[in-house]
Amino acid sequence: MTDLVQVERVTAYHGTVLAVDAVDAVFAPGTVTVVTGGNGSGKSTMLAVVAGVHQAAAGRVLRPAGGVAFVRQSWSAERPLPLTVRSAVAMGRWRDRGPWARLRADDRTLVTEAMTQLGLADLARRPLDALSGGQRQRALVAQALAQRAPVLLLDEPTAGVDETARRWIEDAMAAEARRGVVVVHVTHDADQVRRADHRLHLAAGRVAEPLGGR
Ligand SMILES: Nc1ncnc2c1ncn2[C@@H]1O[C@H](COP(=O)(O)OP(=O)(O)OP(=O)(O)O)[C@@H](O)[C@H]1O
Repeated sequence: MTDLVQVERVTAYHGTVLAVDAVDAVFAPGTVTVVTGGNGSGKSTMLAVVAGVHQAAAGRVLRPAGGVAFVRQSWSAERPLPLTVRSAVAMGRWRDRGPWARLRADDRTLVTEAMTQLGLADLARRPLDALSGGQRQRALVAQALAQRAPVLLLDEPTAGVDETARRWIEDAMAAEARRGVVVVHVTHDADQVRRADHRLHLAAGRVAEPLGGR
C-alpha cells in the first residue's frame, strides 16, 4: 500500500471534451502541492479524478488507504443550507460513522479541533446561511479536516474569500501538511504558488511549464 498519491497517465473527458490529457504526477505526504493553469486547463477535472468523483477514461490513480477529503469549488451562496456550522463540520465524520449516526466522544473532539483550526469555535451554533462567504468556506475546509483523511484536496479554497478566511485556510493547509497529510490545492494566488513545496502546472490538460518559468 502506498502513502503517496500517484497519478499515472490519467486522461479524462467531459462528454467529448478532453479535459485531462495523459497526466502523470506524484503527491507526497507532508507536502503542499499547488495546481496552476489557465481557465479550462483541466485543474478541477484533474482534482476530481484524484478525489475519485470523476472517472478517468484512461490511466489510474493510486491513493493511500483511509480516503480522500475533497473541498470542491464553493457552492452558490443562494442555495439554502439549514445546518449549523457544527453540524456541517460533523458531516466530515460520516464516512467513518455513517450518516446521522450518533457521534462518539472522539468524533466530537475531532469536530471541535477542526472548527478551532479554522477559527470557527465561536460560530459553532450559527446556521451556515447566516455566515459570510469566507466563514462558510472555512466551515467547508473544517468539514474536510474533520475527516482525518491522509489526502486533502481543495479546489480554489481561497478564491473570492476575505483576507481573514484566506489566512485561516492557508494556515490549516500548512498544518495538515506538517501532520503528514498529502495536501493538493488549485490556486491562482502567486504567494501560495511561491510558498508551496511543489507545483503542477497544466495547459490544455497536459503537464506544462508555466509561462515565464517558475
Ligand atoms: N461539466 C462540463 N461539461 C463539459 N465540459 C466541461 C465541463 N466541465 C469542464 N469542462 C471542460 O473541460 C475542460 C477542463 O475544465 P476544468 O474545469 O477542469 O478546468 P479548470 O482548469 O479547472 O478551469 P477553471 O480555472 O476555469 O476552473 C475545459 O475545456 C472545460 O470547458
